Amino acid sequence: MSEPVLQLKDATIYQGESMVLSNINFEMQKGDFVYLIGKTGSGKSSFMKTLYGDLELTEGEGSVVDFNLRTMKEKDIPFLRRKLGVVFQDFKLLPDRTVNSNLEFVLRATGWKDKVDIKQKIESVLDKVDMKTKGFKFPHELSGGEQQRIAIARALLNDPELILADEPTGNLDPQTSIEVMEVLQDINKNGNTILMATHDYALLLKYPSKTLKCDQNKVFEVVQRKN
Ligand SMILES: Nc1ncnc2c1ncn2[C@@H]1O[C@H](COP(=O)(O)OP(=O)(O)OP(=O)(O)O)[C@@H](O)[C@H]1O
Repeated sequence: MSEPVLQLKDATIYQGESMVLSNINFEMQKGDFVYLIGKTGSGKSSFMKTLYGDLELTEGEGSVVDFNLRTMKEKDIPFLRRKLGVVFQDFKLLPDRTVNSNLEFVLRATGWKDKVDIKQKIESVLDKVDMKTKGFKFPHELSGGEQQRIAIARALLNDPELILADEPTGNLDPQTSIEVMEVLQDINKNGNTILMATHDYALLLKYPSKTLKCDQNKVFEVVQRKN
């Protein structure tokens, strides 16, 4: 049976007064891997921001996990974010503490208290991104690809129902992009639902999946041609 984790119905997204994307109709089911593509400025980040509550949805209908984007209040946003894993282009790790402390910080901020549970959870997410031996390192001691794998581990901490990755390979060279993509593919195979905004057409060709395109204020599904 299909389980929608994300639904948009005639949703229109604005940045201030200007309309960025209009009448979006889109649904994602549990377990999907969907790309969001489009030129610079076409609205990919605005789309993502709407989904994680950084940009208010003021027109149309939208729900993400169990949250109604139209009726959700400011105070609900932290609870929405707990059900999401968000990954950014620039990793956003805290530079003043180790990988383990970065992960512990998020767990404590989201209500985890038991030391043993915290340690086990950290080990389990680091294992998923193949970084089990790097917990004691500081972010600056890691390569870009390793930092992004830690950011993905961080996104997995609260068993998210949906992972939103906004240009996760945007700062990485092609080979490292593939390594990070392999991690995202693995966690998708293990049941995680992922929406990934990207510019990187080489990744789309190597790992074909359902693809949405933002263009001229619209969002539509593109069908990949098989040669
Ligand atoms: N904070 C903001 N305030 C006003 N306008 C904004 C803001 N952020 C983005 N915009 C505008 O909204 C439009 C869509 O931008 P957005 O960042 O969503 O595009 P994008 O496809 O993610 O681009 P990129 O690939 O460069 O990140 C652009 O015209 C941009 O100038």
